[in-house]
Parts: sequence; C-alpha cells; structure tokens
Amino acid sequence: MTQIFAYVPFKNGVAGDVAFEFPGAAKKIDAGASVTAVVSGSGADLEKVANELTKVYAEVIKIDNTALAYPNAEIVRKALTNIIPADAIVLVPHDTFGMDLAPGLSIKLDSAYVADVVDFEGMDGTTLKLIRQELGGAVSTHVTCNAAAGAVITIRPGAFAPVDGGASGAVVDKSGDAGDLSAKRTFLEVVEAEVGDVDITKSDVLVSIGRGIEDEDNIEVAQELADAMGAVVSCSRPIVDAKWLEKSRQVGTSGQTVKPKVYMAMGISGSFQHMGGIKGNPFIVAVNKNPKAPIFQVADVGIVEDILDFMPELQEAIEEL
Ligand SMILES: Cc1cc2nc3c(=O)[nH]c(=O)nc-3n(C[C@H](O)[C@H](O)[C@H](O)COP(=O)(O)OP(=O)(O)OC[C@H]3O[C@@H](n4cnc5c(N)ncnc54)[C@H](O)[C@@H]3O)c2cc1C
Repeated sequence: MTQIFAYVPFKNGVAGDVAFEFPGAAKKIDAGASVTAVVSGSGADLEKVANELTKVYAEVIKIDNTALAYPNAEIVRKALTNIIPADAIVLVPHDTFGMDLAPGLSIKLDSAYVADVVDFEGMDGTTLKLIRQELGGAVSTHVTCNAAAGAVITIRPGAFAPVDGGASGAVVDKSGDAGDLSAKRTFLEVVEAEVGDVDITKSDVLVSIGRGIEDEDNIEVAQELADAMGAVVSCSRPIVDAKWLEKSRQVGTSGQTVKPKVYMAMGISGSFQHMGGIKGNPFIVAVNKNPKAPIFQVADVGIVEDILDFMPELQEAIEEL
C-alpha cells in the first residue's frame, strides 16, 4: 500500500486551506493509500492545528520544537528527513514556503521531485501519473514519475476539492525523532504587509483589473464601475509593479487572499499565482479579448470583449436599473 505524507503549514494556529485539499489529492494517487499529516511548530498553536487535522486524517504526526516555531525550510527539511520514510510519497503545498522546502527534501530523501501538480491519474505499479499546467495554464501536460524510491510533489493550492471531516484520527508525537535542528539560516522578524486605503479582503464584490487595463488613466473606468456596483477595485501584480495601484490591492500568492462573493476579472489572464489568492469559490465573471485566456477555464461567466468597451456599458446599465 502506498504511504502518503502531507506536510501541512499553518499560521496563528490555523492550518492552511491546502490541508483539507491533500486528502482528495492522495485519493487520486491511490484510493487505498494511508495518508498521514505532518505538522511542525511549537507550543499551543501546533497542538491546536494537530488536533484540528485529526478530523480529516487518520494519523497526524506532530514535531514540537522551539527551533520550528518559525517555518524555516532548512530546519523543517532536517526534521522531515529524519521522520518520513525514504520511499514515501510526500505532498507539499506549491507556495513560497513549499517551493523552498520541497526540492531539497527530495534530494535528502533521494526520491523523485515533481512541482506544481494540479491532478493525478493514479499509480501504475511504481509509476505515478500526474498532470501539470504550463505556459500560464494554456497547456496541460501529462507526465509520469518513477516513485519506486518515493516522490516529493508540490500541489497547487485550490486544485483539489477540500474535504470536510471524514476521520477521527490520532496525534502521534515524533518530536523526539527530529534529530539535530541547528541551521545556517536564521529567522529575524516578520514584516507585516502594508495596509492601504481600502481592505480588499473584506469586500463582497471585487472589480479586479489586470494588464488588459492598458493605461493608468483607464483605472478610473474600473473605479466608476466599482462605485456603481458598490464594489472595490483590486488588481493583478503587473498593475502594482507598474505602481498604478498600491500593493494592498494586489490579489494573489504574493498579494492578498480574498474571499468575495463576486469576482469580476477584467483583462486578467488567470495565472495560478493570481488565482491562488481567490478563495471561497466566488462567482467569477471574466472579460478578456482573448477567447483562449486560461481564466475562462474557471470563470462562471466568460465574455470575450474589450474591457474598455465593456466596463462603461455595464456601469451605464447598472445606473439605469
Ligand atoms: C513568485 C511569483 C509571485 C507572483 N504573485 C502574483 C500575485 O500575487 N498576483 C498576481 O496577479 N500575479 C502574480 N505573479 C505574476 C503572475 O505570474 C502573472 O504574470 C500575472 O498574474 C499576470 O497578470 P495579468 O493577468 O494582469 O497579465 P497578463 O497575463 O499579461 O494578462 C493580461 C490579459 O488581458 C487581456 N487583455 C489585454 N487587453 C485587453 C482588453 N483591452 N480587454 C480585455 N482583455 C484584454 C489579455 O488577453 C490577457 O489575457 C507572480 C509571479 C511570480 C513569479
């Protein structure tokens, strides 16, 4: 039977959303596999997360050590190398921390490494079949990986449906097996993200603009539509990089995580870094000139149109209601 371990990161005593998506991913690898969650940290927050995870995992390994209080990938890698069997399949989130942790972990475990997986097509003997996306989501690639000596796989957050309950597992304390946790890399401080004039994380309706807005002066068009809708303007990263809007308005893995009810994606292609910041399954309306834009794969309503024509027309229609 395939042994699968899921490394679950957490913040302020709350497990990352991907913790509830790993069981679905594991089932697609091997429906009969045993799946064990692994959490590392220190003190009450770790305890809380480990207990929470027993609702979805039959076994939760906790590694408690003050050296793990801040998730330093170098130290976590050392602990995992001493605890996870070398021939196991290890799932790690494909986020900034996971990308830091996973490649080196696969080297230490002497196992295969596959990054940014969005789906599985099962195991054939020791051959694992996986699906990745390339060229900004425009192409799906079906790849195989020899998992005879194990594999470390980063999973794209949001790619698998979350589970809610289904287990009443037990916490196993393996803190004593973590070994030497000294490191060359030192944690200094957490720098909180700047707070802007609006909080996009609190808005139910977002009019989100991407590079398709074309010019800084056109942001006014989006702002007027947002005002008519009682919405807030958010954006993709290129808009922030161009210094057209503040960083606090950026949606995505290196920006804010938002949970609106309606997400209007205006001239946004739908990169996974952008979509990774959208949670809570909102109703997505995408407007894009390119009918092949990846955003249309996830949109509830897709409109092939120039946003500079579409936005004023929609604003006018709303104002006439
Ligand atoms: C480590 C890392 C972290 C990142 N973090 C983030 C993040 O947090 N958030 C984020 O957004 N990105 C992030 N990115 C960047 C990300 O990879 C994409 O480059 C970015 O999301 C693309 O933004 P976009 O969709 O606005 O632009 P593009 O990909 O250039 O898409 C623009 C879209 O607009 C359409 N278009 C053009 N003109 C019009 C028009 N007039 N009317 C209608 N449609 C039009 C085009 O067809 C195209 O689909 C990150 C990248 C890296 C490497």
